[in-house]
Amino acid sequence: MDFSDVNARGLVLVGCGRMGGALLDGWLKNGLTASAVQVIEPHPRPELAGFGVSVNGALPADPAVLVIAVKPQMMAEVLPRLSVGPDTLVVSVAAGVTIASYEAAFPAAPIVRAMPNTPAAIGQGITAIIGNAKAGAAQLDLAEALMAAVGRVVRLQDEGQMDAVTALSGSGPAYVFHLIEAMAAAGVAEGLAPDLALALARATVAGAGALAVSGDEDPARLRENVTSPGGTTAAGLAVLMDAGTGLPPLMRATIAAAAARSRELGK
Ligand SMILES: NC(=O)C1=CN([C@@H]2O[C@H](COP(=O)(O)OP(=O)(O)OC[C@H]3O[C@@H](n4cnc5c(N)ncnc54)[C@H](OP(=O)(O)O)[C@@H]3O)[C@@H](O)[C@H]2O)C=CC1
Ligand SMILES: O=C(O)[C@@H]1CCC=N1
Repeated sequence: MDFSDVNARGLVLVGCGRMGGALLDGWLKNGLTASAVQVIEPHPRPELAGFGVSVNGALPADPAVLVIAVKPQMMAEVLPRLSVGPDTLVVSVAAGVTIASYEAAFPAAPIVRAMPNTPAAIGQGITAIIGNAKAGAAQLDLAEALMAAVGRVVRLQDEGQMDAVTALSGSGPAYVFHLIEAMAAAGVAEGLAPDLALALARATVAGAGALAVSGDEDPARLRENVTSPGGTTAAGLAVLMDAGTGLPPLMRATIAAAAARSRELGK
């Protein structure tokens, strides 16, 4: 991606925690010039100095992009303190907070809501984006390019889908990490040493994830490839796939709860 306009006019990043930091790292590895970046962050982590960006300094009058990566609960306090230029694209990664909230703060601005996830920290994230009416093709392309620096990007047509996206792929890495924890704990319960159980669980999830994205094979087919008739996997899956007590109803409830929370955060 050609970031020359952003490098010339500047990018302001508000909030440089886990997600803001991952984004910044990805941008700097993909052509954004450190001197073009101004970070606003009350407690900058020491490693931020190593990035070579400006922290809590004077803001450019008309930055190309203002990226908001603070907690949704901070938004009411943070938004009134921010300003944009006549040609600034606003991008927010906050869960729940609606485009209408940003439009109230920046009435003339093109605005893009984005929902990344933490594999962005290693360039393996997936981000969904959607813009307001003022975000035209050029602004959506710029937002997509910024998020593509940390992984794949999909575009939504309906902001209402953002709650489900947040619940699935935004929060999703946590579910997978918990799966690793649960598999390891079960291995320990079956007699494995904790280190060995964790190594086996970690590598199994990583390998299965890599296989799942290595081709077009349906995940159901990949599952069947593991499942010998009358074998061990079939015995395990009978528990895991139980329609009443297994993973499907549990995952349904998990994602419904996360989506409901996303909707709440938007109020
Ligand atoms: N973590 C995730 O998996 C994902 C998070 N998001 C969204 O990203 C956003 C950030 O989340 P995350 O990175 O996890 O949270 P973090 O708490 O790690 O980062 C938020 C950062 O914002 C800083 N901050 C607080 N107040 C201000 C302020 N007034 N001005 C500027 N910066 C401020 C915080 O500083 P301090 O800690 O000192 O208060 C912190 O460094 C959230 O809106 C979240 O919904 C989206 C997708 C995935
Ligand atoms: O837990 C949260 O609210 C944020 C949004 C998606 C992932 N983390």
